Amino acid sequence: MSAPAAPAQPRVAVLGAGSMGTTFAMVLADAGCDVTLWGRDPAVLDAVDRTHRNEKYLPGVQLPAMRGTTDAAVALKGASLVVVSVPSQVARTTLEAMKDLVEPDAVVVSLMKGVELGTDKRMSQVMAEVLDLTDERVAIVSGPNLAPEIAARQPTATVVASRSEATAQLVAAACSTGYFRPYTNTDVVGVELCGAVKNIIALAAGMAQGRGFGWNTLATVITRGLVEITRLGLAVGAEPTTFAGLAGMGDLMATCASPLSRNHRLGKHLGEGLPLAEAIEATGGTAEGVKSSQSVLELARTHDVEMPITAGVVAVLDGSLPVEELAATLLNRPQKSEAAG
Ligand SMILES: NC(=O)c1ccc[n+]([C@@H]2O[C@H](COP(=O)([O-])OP(=O)(O)OC[C@H]3O[C@@H](n4cnc5c(N)ncnc54)[C@H](O)[C@@H]3O)[C@@H](O)[C@H]2O)c1
Ligand SMILES: O=P(O)(O)OC[C@H](O)CO
Repeated sequence: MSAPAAPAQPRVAVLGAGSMGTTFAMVLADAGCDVTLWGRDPAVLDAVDRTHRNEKYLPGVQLPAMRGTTDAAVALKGASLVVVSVPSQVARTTLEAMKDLVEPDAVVVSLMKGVELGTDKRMSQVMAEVLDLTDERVAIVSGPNLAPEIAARQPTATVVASRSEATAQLVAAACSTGYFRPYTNTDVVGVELCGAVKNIIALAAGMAQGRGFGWNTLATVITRGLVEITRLGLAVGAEPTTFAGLAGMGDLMATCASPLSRNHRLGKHLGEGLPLAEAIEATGGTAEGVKSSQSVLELARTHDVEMPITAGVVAVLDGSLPVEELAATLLNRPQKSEAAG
C-alpha cells in the first residue's frame, strides 16, 4: 500500500493541548496546515479557539490562527493527519476513546517520548494496535525539541520517522517552516527508543547536577548514556546510524543540558534531596522518564541488555538506592574496555 496523498492544505488534528501539543500545532499552522487542537480543559481550549493563546502551557506566546476544542469528533472530522501528544501512559486509553472517529486513511503521528508500562511497547506500537494502522499510516517526530524554544520560533531541527519514506516526507512537508526543519528517517524503532531513553539519562544528568557535580560528570553521563541507548536499540533492531543523529545524540544533549527539560529538572530536585513526590510537584508538567525508566529496564532485561544508568535511576526513584550513592554505585562496577560498548 502506498502512502496517502497530501492535500494542498492538510487538515490536522492535534490531540493533547499541553506544551508540546500546542507548540507543534503552532508549527503546523505556521507551515500552512488547517489545525484543530484538542484537549480536555475547556478554559484552555476556549482561549486557544478565541484568542489563539494557551497561557497555561505556553505563557506569552501568540499562536497562529487555529481552532481549539474539547470535542474529539470536531477535531478528527476530515483530518488527514492526527498528531498525538498526551503523556505516554495515557496514550492507549485516550486513543481507545476516539478510535471510531479517526478517518480511515489518516496518518497518525506521535510526539510522545515514553514506553508503556506493563506492555513495554513504544508509542507507535500502541497507536498501531489501538487504531489498527498499517506502517504507512504511522510516523514519529522526535529530536532536540524543547517546546519553549520552538514556541519562541528558534531554529530547530527534528526527525520524522516512518517505515514508509513517502509518509515521512508527507509529515515533514506538513511541519516544515523557516524555523523548524524536519529530516526524514525510516528507523522508527531507533528514533522512538532514543526519545524515550534519553529522558532517563536526563534524570541521571539532573541528579548529578543537583549533587553539585560539574561538566566532567555531565559529559560522562551523556556519553555512557548514549552507549546504553545504543545497546538497547541495536538489540531491538534499530539502525546504528540513528544514535549519532538528531533523535539520538542531539536530543540527549539538549535534554541532559537544559534546565528547560522537565526530566532534567526533576532529576536535579532529587539530587538536591527532595523526595520524589515533592520533586514531581516542583517540576510541573510531564516527565516521561519517571515511569518509562521501569518499562525500559524491563525491555532491557527481556533482551538481556545491561543498562546500569537506567537501573540506577530506577533504584533511586523506587527508593532502594539513596541518590548520594548513585555515582559510587556506577563508578565501582568491574573495570571494562570502552571498546566493549
Ligand atoms: N514539552 C516538550 O518540550 C516536549 C518536546 C518533545 C516531546 N514531548 C513529548 O510530548 C508528550 C506530551 O508532553 P507535553 O510536554 O505536552 O506535556 P504537558 O505536561 O505539557 O501536557 C500534557 C497534556 O496531556 C494532557 N493529559 C494529561 N492526562 C491526560 C489524560 N488522561 N487524557 C488526555 N490528556 C491528558 C494534559 O491535560 C496536558 O494537556 C510527552 O510524551 C513528551 O515527552 C514534549
Ligand atoms: O522536558 P522534557 O524533559 O520532556 O524534554 C523535552 C523534549 O523531549 C526535548 O527534546
